[in-house]
Amino acid sequence: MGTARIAVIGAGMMGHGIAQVFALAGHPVALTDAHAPTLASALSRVEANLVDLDEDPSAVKRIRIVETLAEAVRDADYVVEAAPENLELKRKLFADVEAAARPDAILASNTSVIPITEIMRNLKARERAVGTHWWNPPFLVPLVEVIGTEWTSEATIAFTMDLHARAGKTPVHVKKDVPGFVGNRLQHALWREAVSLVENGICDAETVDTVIKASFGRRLAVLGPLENADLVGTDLTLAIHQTVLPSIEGRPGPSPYLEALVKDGRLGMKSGEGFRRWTPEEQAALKKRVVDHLKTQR
Ligand SMILES: NC(=O)c1ccc[n+]([C@@H]2O[C@H](COP(=O)([O-])OP(=O)(O)OC[C@H]3O[C@@H](n4cnc5c(N)ncnc54)[C@H](O)[C@@H]3O)[C@@H](O)[C@H]2O)c1
Repeated sequence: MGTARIAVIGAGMMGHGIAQVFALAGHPVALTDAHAPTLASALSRVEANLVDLDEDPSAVKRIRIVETLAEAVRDADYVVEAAPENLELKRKLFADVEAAARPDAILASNTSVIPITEIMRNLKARERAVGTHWWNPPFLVPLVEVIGTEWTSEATIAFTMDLHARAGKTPVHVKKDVPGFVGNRLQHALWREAVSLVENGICDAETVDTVIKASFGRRLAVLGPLENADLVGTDLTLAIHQTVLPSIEGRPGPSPYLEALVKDGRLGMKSGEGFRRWTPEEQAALKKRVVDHLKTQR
């Protein structure tokens, strides 16, 4: 495969970064957004990222800003949608994409957790529809989950895996289309227990985060849980599970503690307080710490 004509729908947090990754890999990219100011600022945001990362800033020239969805997707080989996480909106967008795109173009959604089957069910040609779940920031976190539905063709999966591998990403194939795919299921299994520990007075929120960051969080980037289970032995893992799992949070819905935070307007950094209080300086320091860390991991 040489270069592919890429169309990216949505130029927000994820979309501009996805466009950047494909442009840097040498592909011509058409980028569109329904919100004019977001579209107008997209190229300068990409350029600033490239400069910050010491990448070639001229890659931004491969991104073409396009005002309408129909024009963006018309000659595309590959279309990826990064619009807000709303099922009805995504269904409508893909109906519009299918009406305007070539019949052989591959169509991908970057939804965080919505099953691809639900988004793509009304398409006429469902064999070319796929999920591609990137992580924020898209140019610093390597993983892209490539999710097939019961209709997705092997050729669609193969093309999408290859496209992302060649762009320097780490694509993985998720074989069944379940809510949250793999990454967010694992992540939110941990978050459920984190909330529960605070809810039940076992420790405070800061302690939860300290425990993770100062212990297994240190190893996680180089040692996955199943590698770790093999490392310590499946027999020890079984013994631990027999003692610990019965007391771990197993509630099927969100925690009432979390629901109360939201109801009280304690929405996290955007309201100054969530599980903890955050000054503007503390918020900026945390965001910088994350980006600096991800840069060292590149
Ligand atoms: N932010 C994350 O960490 C993250 C990570 C992985 C996946 N995602 C998923 O990626 C998608 C986009 O998330 P985001 O964080 O970039 O959101 P965002 O709000 O930053 O960007 C979405 C963009 O879509 C635009 N948009 C809205 N309606 C549109 C339409 N009809 N046509 C074209 N553009 C339209 C908006 O103007 C906005 O600029 C969501 O499905 C989200 O769940 C987000």
